[in-house]
Amino acid sequence: VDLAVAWLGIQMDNPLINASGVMCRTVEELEALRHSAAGALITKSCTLEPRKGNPEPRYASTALGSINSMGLPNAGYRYYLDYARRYDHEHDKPLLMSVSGMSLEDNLEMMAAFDEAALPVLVELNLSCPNLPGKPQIGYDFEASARLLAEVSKVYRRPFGVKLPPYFDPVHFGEMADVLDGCPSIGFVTCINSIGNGLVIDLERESVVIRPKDGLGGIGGDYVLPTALANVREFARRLPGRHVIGCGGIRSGREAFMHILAGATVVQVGTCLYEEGPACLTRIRDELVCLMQDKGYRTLADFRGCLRTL
Ligand SMILES: O=C(O)c1[nH]c(=O)[nH]c(=O)c1Cl
Repeated sequence: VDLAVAWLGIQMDNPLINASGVMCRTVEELEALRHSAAGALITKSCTLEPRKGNPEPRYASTALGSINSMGLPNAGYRYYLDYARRYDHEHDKPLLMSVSGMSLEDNLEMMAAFDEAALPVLVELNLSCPNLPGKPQIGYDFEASARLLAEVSKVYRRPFGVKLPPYFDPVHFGEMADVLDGCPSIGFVTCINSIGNGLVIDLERESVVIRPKDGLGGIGGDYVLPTALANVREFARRLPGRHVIGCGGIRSGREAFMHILAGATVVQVGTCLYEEGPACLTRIRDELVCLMQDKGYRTLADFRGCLRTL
């Protein structure tokens, strides 16, 4: 069975990547991923300056997934750019870089620096980054998204991708697809980021489980799989020339298979990787191989995007 994938000028021998934010904030974590079964690795979303992030507890796991309001803790873009400069791009697995500026200016300054560095990395611009106070996150503000992508395309002259929040309405799938369609630099979209502002309650303590935002946080894990699959299928349909990276609810070969069946080129693993550690990437890869063999598929292309409707 062939799990190999070639896209946007990179080769992967396994379609599994960590989700940005999980196990990728420090060089030590990135090196552990580089030595794992991951076919590629992506850095924690970076900002112009280092950030400590929100007060803890800011992550909690539940029986069905996770909730987090990390608050963009990261070492600042120069740290990740430095890691990328020292990285052996020619011989090692592909390196992706996530960027999540706190303002349009910060995003443009970072993207210009990445352009200047001219490294063979793929940039994933995180549209779940904060917007102006009183405005929704960028990904839910279609004009702001269009403006940001137009400005970024001027300073970053190579293909890049965007990390999208989940959408829940066909009109919104269409509006965001139109924004992305109007930006030729977009080579891939990653669907989805966590489902924003959920609330997990600890019944014994009659309390929330994370400190920031009075307990509100992004939801990941089993909870989000149907929403993630819908976003993958809807954007893959609407953006035929671009790649979709599937993210959300992958904890075994089964959900990885579903994401690819829905149209994903490759997939990212978040909550499961946070909870189980990098060995889950070996397990999920092997489970995916077995599932493909059982179904008689030799390559990912044999079934990618072939989800049947009734
Ligand atoms: O709180 C975070 O750092 C965070 N948490 C998420 O679940 N998604 C994101 O894009 C980010 Cl930037």
